[in-house]
Amino acid sequence: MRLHVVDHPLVAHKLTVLRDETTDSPTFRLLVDELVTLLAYEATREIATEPHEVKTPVTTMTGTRLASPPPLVVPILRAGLGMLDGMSRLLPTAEVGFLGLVRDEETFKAVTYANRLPDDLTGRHVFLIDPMLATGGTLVAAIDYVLERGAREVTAVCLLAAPEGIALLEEHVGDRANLSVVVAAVDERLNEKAYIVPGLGDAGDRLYGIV
Ligand SMILES: O=P(O)(O)OC[C@H]1O[C@H](OP(=O)(O)OP(=O)(O)O)[C@H](O)[C@@H]1O
Ligand SMILES: O=c1cc[nH]c(=O)[nH]1
Ligand SMILES: [Mg+2]
Repeated sequence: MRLHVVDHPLVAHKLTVLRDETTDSPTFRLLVDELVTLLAYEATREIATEPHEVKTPVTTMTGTRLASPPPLVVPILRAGLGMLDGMSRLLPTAEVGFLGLVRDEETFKAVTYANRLPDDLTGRHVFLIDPMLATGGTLVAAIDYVLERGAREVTAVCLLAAPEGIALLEEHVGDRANLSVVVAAVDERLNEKAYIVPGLGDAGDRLYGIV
């Protein structure tokens, strides 16, 4: 597993505003959208390409285009939905699958309530997007769904991660996939409610309100 922490002043600035408890929901959504675009730039660095002949107004040349099949972007509902527009802006030809997972706040186990993925993901690069990697239970479940369908190239794009979640991913996935995790920051730890500390609170609630 490769972990990439995006070290950039714009990322650090936007993340700090995101963490601020006084940041309102419209601003929070805008910042998530901006941050995912910056992270997506790094997250797509290893994406497969192929040579492509192009005729410019002057001559022809061999350029580069994204290889097929197109990548699959999978937002993990709810909070991951806040990252979809930013990711799709950078990868407009990507297809989109959906996974609905919610963490039981007593047991911290991820429960699946929606699953809409292509049956066959062989040869597809899958980008899982979710702002928070806390215990790692949600991402582990999402990774298992895409590995079961044949995906081997998996990139998780998260805003914040806890060391506990990163360790679980490493242990659980091992060499079953070529997994990259791209994050804006790795925070200190989890608290007794498995929230990331210092974190930013509940990303889904801050994006979409408390349910
Ligand atoms: O790493 P974990 O300990 O599994 O926790 C992380 C998960 O928790 C949050 O979702 P939540 O369950 O709150 O659902 P929501 O997006 O609907 O708010 C977050 O968006 C991740 O999906
Ligand atoms: O800190 C956390 C942990 C899990 N889910 C969140 O939204 N925030
Ligand atoms: Mg939530």
